[in-house]
Amino acid sequence: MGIAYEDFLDESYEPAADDLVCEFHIQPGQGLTMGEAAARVASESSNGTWAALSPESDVRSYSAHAFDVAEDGSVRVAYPAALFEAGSMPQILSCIAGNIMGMKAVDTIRLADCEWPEALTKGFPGPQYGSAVLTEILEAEDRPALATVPKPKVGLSTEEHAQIGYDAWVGGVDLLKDDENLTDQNFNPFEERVTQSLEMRDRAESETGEKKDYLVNVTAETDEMVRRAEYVADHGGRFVMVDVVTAGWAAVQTVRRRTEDLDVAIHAHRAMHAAFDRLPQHGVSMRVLAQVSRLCGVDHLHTGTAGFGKLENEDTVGINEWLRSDLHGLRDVVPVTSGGLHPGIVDSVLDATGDRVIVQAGGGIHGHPDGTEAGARALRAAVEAYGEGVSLETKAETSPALAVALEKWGRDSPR
Ligand SMILES: O=C(O)[C@H](O)COP(=O)(O)O
Ligand SMILES: [Mg+2]
Repeated sequence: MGIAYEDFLDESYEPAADDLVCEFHIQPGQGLTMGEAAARVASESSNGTWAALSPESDVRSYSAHAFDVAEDGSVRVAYPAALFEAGSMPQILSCIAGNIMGMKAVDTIRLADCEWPEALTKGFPGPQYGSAVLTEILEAEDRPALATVPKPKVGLSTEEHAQIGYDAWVGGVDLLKDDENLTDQNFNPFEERVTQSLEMRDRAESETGEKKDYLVNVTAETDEMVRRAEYVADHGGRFVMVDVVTAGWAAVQTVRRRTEDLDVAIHAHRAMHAAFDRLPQHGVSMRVLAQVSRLCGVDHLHTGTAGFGKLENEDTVGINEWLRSDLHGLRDVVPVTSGGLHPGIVDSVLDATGDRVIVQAGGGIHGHPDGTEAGARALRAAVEAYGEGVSLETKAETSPALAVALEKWGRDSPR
């Protein structure tokens, strides 16, 4: 039974319940119609190629179907369940975001969204805690949790890093976070940083009476990453942080499996996501990267600042809604809003994102004229003002630290 690329276009196709349906936006290559380009996408991403084939057996049950082709460039492609290896994110992505990203039949192609069927979803663990971290590990029932990353992001000694953590915790922040490029460098070795920072955490917890914790960047080669996660758990840490895009999804899956036994949650930093999603017409959307992150089982994920911070963001609000929506019984993911936040824009961000998020600020705390502790107090006051329904200006009348922050940074987004 022959298969040629034309066979992969089927406008009348009705997806089966266990198909993985992907929405692509494509710009056809020169000389191709939308239908021809869409057919080539479905072909190359399932079991066709550039040449017509005549296999001896009938392999069409493994073929994808392109349908809903629109002249504006959108097309949906349905992939049969049999095409996939259950629980292997690399294998799935090699199909739906593999060769097609570079094929000449499309000038540009964007994997915009996926509808994950129950059968495929069940192959993945999803988050171990999800939003339960806010109450089970932290005490942030009725306000956003607050996190901070010491700045400068690299170059601080272990002692300086731990001291900054302590100052931020006692100032009102819940979570200290390593930066995405701080792992195990000579100026601040991993194991010493973990022990010293967790000692400071314990001190800050007993002095404030609040639960505090530390998002430890364990990003490394996979075996080493697992070893570091074990080290964190052995020393009383309750979170690890993974740079999920640079580490890779297979590694994230391995860490997720191990952290199940260790009872630690995973904070996902998305460094390098913009290589996939910044150009709106090409690549893999942040929405899909967020879906992949949830399936692989992270508990927190950076999803941007809804346009108010220093980074370009794609649909933070819609992505956050997806992370909280039902996905065949998997736990939700807590969105982290981060990148250029300071107290003067916290109310605008929370208006957009709602308050079931983690608010994370680096420069917006450590750049405070009176130092880290005052910066943390200012951010905490800003978030509390939001919960109380009072303006930042009114709150600043009783919070000198917030008044200084507003004076310094005003109400505008940084660049
Ligand atoms: O990793 C992060 O989230 C960033 O380092 C945030 O830093 P900033 O608040 O200084 O932009
Ligand atoms: Mg950072």
